[in-house]
Amino acid sequence: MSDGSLEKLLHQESHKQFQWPLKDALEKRLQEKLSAKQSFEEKRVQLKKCGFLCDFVISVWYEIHKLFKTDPELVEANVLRILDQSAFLMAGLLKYKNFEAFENGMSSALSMSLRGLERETLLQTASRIASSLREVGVNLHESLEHDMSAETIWEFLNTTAMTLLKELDVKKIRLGYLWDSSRVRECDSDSEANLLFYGILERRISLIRKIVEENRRKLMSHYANFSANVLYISPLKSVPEGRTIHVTFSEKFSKNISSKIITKAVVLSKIERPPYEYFTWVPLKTNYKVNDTDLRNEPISLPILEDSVQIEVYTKLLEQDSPLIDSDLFPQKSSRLNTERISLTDKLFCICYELTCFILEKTSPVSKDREFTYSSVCEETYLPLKGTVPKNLSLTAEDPAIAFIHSRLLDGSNFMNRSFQRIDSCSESFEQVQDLGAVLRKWFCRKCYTYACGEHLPMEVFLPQKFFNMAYEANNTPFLYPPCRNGCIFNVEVPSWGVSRCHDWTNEDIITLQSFLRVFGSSWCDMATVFFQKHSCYECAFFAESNSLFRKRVTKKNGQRKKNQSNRKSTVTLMDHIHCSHDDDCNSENCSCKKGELYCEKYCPCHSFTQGNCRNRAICCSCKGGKCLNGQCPCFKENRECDPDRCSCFARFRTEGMWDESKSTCKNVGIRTKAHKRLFIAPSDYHERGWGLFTTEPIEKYEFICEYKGELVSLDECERREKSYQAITDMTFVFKKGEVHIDATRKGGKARFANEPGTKALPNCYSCYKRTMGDLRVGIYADRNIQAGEEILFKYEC
Ligand SMILES: C[S@@+](CC[C@H](N)C(=O)[O-])C[C@H]1O[C@@H](n2cnc3c(N)ncnc32)[C@H](O)[C@@H]1O
Repeated sequence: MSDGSLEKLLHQESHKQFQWPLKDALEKRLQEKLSAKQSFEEKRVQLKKCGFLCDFVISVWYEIHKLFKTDPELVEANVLRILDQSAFLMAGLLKYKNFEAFENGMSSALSMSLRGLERETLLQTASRIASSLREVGVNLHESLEHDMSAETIWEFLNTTAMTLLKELDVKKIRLGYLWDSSRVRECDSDSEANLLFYGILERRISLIRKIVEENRRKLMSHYANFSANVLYISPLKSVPEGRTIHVTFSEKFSKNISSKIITKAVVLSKIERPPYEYFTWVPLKTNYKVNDTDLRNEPISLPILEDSVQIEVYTKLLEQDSPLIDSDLFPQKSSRLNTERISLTDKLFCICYELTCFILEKTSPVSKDREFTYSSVCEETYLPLKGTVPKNLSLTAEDPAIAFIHSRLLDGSNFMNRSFQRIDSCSESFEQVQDLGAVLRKWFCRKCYTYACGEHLPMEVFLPQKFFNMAYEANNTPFLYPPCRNGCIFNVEVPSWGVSRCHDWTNEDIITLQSFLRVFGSSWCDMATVFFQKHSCYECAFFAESNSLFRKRVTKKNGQRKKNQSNRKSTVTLMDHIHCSHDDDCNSENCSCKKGELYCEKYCPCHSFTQGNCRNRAICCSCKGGKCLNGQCPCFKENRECDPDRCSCFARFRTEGMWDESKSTCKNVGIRTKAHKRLFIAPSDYHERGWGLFTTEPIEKYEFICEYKGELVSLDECERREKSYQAITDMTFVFKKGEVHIDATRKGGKARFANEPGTKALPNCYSCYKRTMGDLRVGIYADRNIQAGEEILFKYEC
């Protein structure tokens, strides 16, 4: 790098104005590059990628910039590591269909990349960056579905329209909301509702195709005489509102129109986009727990994304009980973007440009002799050359930043593996391992067995004293993980503990093991993986037991756990099951589960102490046929979802450690297995000028449709929020039933769009809460057979 390190450059450049046009230019340039592509499909995909890549690059740099603002020295010291992190994100993005892995890996990658800082700083920084980047990730995920350029959308619309017109006469297909927010509805007097909706997403096309397949015979006879090869619908682009139009077939690009009026349509008046200030919402994978708002100390959580609204404003709201002036609470989005988003500096732009081209073109890394100058980028992208920019600014493959990013990108998918290698090599510094352990421990969820699940609060890892029983128990009570290899602790039928098969344990190994005990609890196989098989799971378990490594931990942590529990009492309690913590048989004195009239779940430590015979153990079922859809199933009766690990209804087939879900017939595991139906959002038939939730596939009676996800709040918080929402809108997205309070206003799933039937119809669904993995969750279930295209309606209160 010609003028100093990247850190220095970032530091110097970070306060410059953000140049938003750079993004446009980048996007434009990339689109031009792609215009030569032959296949439409290929082009479309590339364009889509192009759009979100640009956004993404900017988002990542924006996050870095935010850090600059708050902790300049921190970032300066770690900027390369954050770049590393960004590259990892990029890699995850490229295979974005595996978004879950991308998100989970992010936290882990973060903790790796920030290693070496003070422990406290590390924890704080990792959590702060992870949460903001997760937000970016979630938004990104959204944009993958929706953010397409106008041309792309337009071209896509045309294709869809052609498909539709070829195969018209399919009744009442809803294809989701349109980007121009208008509804086009056929008003032919003969047929009540022929379609004229254009889908913009692939999945909608596939829906059409599916329905068309089902109606093929009818369609064939209808259009048997129609011979045009390429069809195109006219007019499409701008139709005056409220006017009846003729929809015609004609041959594309042919001025000699031999069109045929096939139907009349009316363009309904525009449906306004919901004002984003009130309705911006982040899609959630799982429920999100929030603590009660502390009115004295913290900014209030109002129904607005990303805004921290000062307490005075909130107090004003409560006192005046009057509608708020938007600008008081909700700064305009555009101004926020323009003024706060800073930081694609010239040099960084070059990097991003190079990086993005690299990804899109899938070229080999930049050749060494290629020089990449700011002016050459400007020429290519029609950017103005600014006087302040050094004209000879150049980046080559030797540039550490470029090389670094490329090396990460080239092998992004193996990043996690390499992270493990790093852990291994980390044994030179015990403190680092311990720091790492602390971070991992914080992020690792014992309920979900994933990193930073976002669903559960960090759980104190409780290490069972009699863990050896687990090896025996493995034959009866399956574990989440399959045996890791031959000789795995869970494969040993009668453990011969007296025989040591341990390799030598160095001091480093012991400290690492201690660290891992806190992270992984008794997941010995995981430890073995992270140890890179230097020590097997058997050896880890044996060594930990014979040296009483975990007992100390249990004693040490008891006090802390009590403290945590009492903290959490103030907020969501019943919904969020906390494992008990005692080392003898459960009774109402010692067992928090029993006291709360809850069952002990399988992750409660008492199961290990009592060899799986805890008297307060959660019920399981062995229903024949695996239906579990009525009161004869004990799980169903108790509003519990069946447990694939314990209920025998679920037909737990294992093939090389994977669940074979095709053989599982149980229908009482919808929430846990995320077996939701394919749904989409479109203008509602019941809520005038509002949105509704529709199904793309037929649903059978009692089947699980989707989970009502949102922020889990306490009753107090729920009431407080409702009050603030009422001041803004008459709509409510809060689900209240018994102990369950879910606020889907700012964060939620598609279920937040489900309407009530009102007086026009009967509900076709019902809501029901289920205890799933200990926690209370709310599912929407079909009350009758539902056809594809129907709106999902359920009574909010019953
Ligand atoms: C959870 S939201 C449903 C989504 C909402 N339709 C939208 O456009 O975002 C619930 C709100 O929708 C409105 N709503 C739901 N069902 C309705 C109906 N049958 N008639 C009128 N408004 C309805 C009410 O304002 C209610 O508070």
